Formats: sequence, C-alpha cells, structure tokens
Amino acid sequence: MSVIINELPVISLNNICKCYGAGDSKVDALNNISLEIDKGEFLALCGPSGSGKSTLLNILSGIDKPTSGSVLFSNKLLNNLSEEQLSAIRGKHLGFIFQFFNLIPVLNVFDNVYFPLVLNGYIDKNEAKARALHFIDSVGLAAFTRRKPTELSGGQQQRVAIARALAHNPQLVIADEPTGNLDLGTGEAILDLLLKINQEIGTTFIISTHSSQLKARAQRVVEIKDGVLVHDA
Ligand SMILES: Nc1ncnc2c1ncn2[C@@H]1O[C@H](COP(=O)(O)OP(=O)(O)OP(=O)(O)O)[C@@H](O)[C@H]1O
Repeated sequence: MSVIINELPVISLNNICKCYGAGDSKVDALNNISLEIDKGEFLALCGPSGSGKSTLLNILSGIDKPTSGSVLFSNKLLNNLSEEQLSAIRGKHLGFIFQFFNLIPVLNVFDNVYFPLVLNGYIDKNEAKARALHFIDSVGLAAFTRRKPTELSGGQQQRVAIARALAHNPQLVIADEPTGNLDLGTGEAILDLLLKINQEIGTTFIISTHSSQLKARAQRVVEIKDGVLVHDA
C-alpha cells in the first residue's frame, strides 16, 4: 500500500499587497499576489525592472512586511513576528545569494563560509568546520580556501556565496540576480551549479532574474509586471 504524504508548501503568499509612500508619491509595488512554493522547486521570478521582484523577495524572507495579505513559512505566519523572531528564522532556515556576492573582503574563502555558521550559534565549531569544507569542495573551490575574495574571479566569488548560502542546510535559498554581474559563460556555469544542487540535495530555490538562460532552464517561471502576477507555469 502506498502512503501519500502531502507536504506543506515552504512558502505561501496570500493576497499580498505592498504600497510605498502616501498621497501623490504612493507606489503600489505589489498588487494581490498569491503564490505557493513547494519543497524542491527551482523557481525563476521574472519581470521588467521596477515590476516588484525585490519587493516580493523581501516580503517572502520577512525582511519587509506586506501592507496587507499573509505570508506563511512552513505554515508559520510571519506577519506578526518580531524582528528578532524573523531574524532567527532567516538565520536558521533561509540562504541568500546576491548579485554582487556580498562576501566579507577581509576574510578568506573558508572564513566567509565558516563564520556565519558559528555566529548563528546553531552548530558547534567542529561541525561548522566540516560543513564549510564540504560545501567549499562541492562548489569546486577546495584549492582556494585561503584566498581572499579579491583574489578570485566573479564566478569563483559567487561559488563562495553559494557555499555560504547552503552550509547551514536551509529550507529555502533566495537568490537575487545571481548571474547578473557575470559574463554569459560564467553565468551559465553558476546556473549549472544551482540546478545540480537543486537536483542532488533537493534545495528549494527562488531566483529573481533578467536572464533568458535561467528562465529557459527553470522548472517554474513566475512573472510579475507592475506588481501583478501575470504568468505562473
Ligand atoms: N523603499 C521604497 N520606497 C518607495 N518606492 C519603492 C521602494 N522600493 C521599491 N519601490 C518601488 O516599488 C516598485 C518595485 O520595485 P522593486 O525594486 O521591487 O522592482 P524590481 O522588479 O526588483 O526591479 P529591478 O529589476 O530593477 O531590481 C518600483 O516602482 C520602485 O520604484
């Protein structure tokens, strides 16, 4: 007999609206967005500049609050949590990858991955060391652990950022234009790596992008235009 287990979505957004400002300067950045993202999805979030992608990423990671509508992370309502509670959820369950890598320039590759793990306080130093080395190796940088970010190419820096985002085994990785600052070939290699991680570890990815390569290879493409969800397939 087979047992069907309905897993809860990692994230549910329900009727999300976000307005900035007031009066004449009011901007409706998001308008009634509802979206469920399941475990293991590799989702590309697309749309023209100013369409609301960053606003949506900030809301689903609890960095910003919606004007109305609810955000559930693993069925936990984020709306009324304190900054401290939201920060704890981010530290434990979310990983972030940025367009400009956001590595700490004075730290070498190993420490860029290792320090966030120990600072989070969820795992001990030996385990953090083992995990940092494992993920640095899995992004192909085992020979570069002692290099500083300035001694690496853009693609290598993004690989360090990917190792850092994965090392605490997050439920969800949010990537904001991860290939936006890389040439086409390097961007393709980073995309290959993200897809490999998604397939092998099952990490859930939400990736905001203008890249047609990334859009073509994503399992699901969500498109927003002027704050309205216009495509989801
Ligand atoms: N803090 C803010 N205050 C006022 N308006 C804002 C603020 N942040 C974003 N906006 C406006 O909200 C809308 C959506 O912006 P957002 O940054 O989410 O777009 P985006 O799709 O991420 O754009 P890009 O691809 O250029 O990064 C835009 O009209 C923007 O000007």
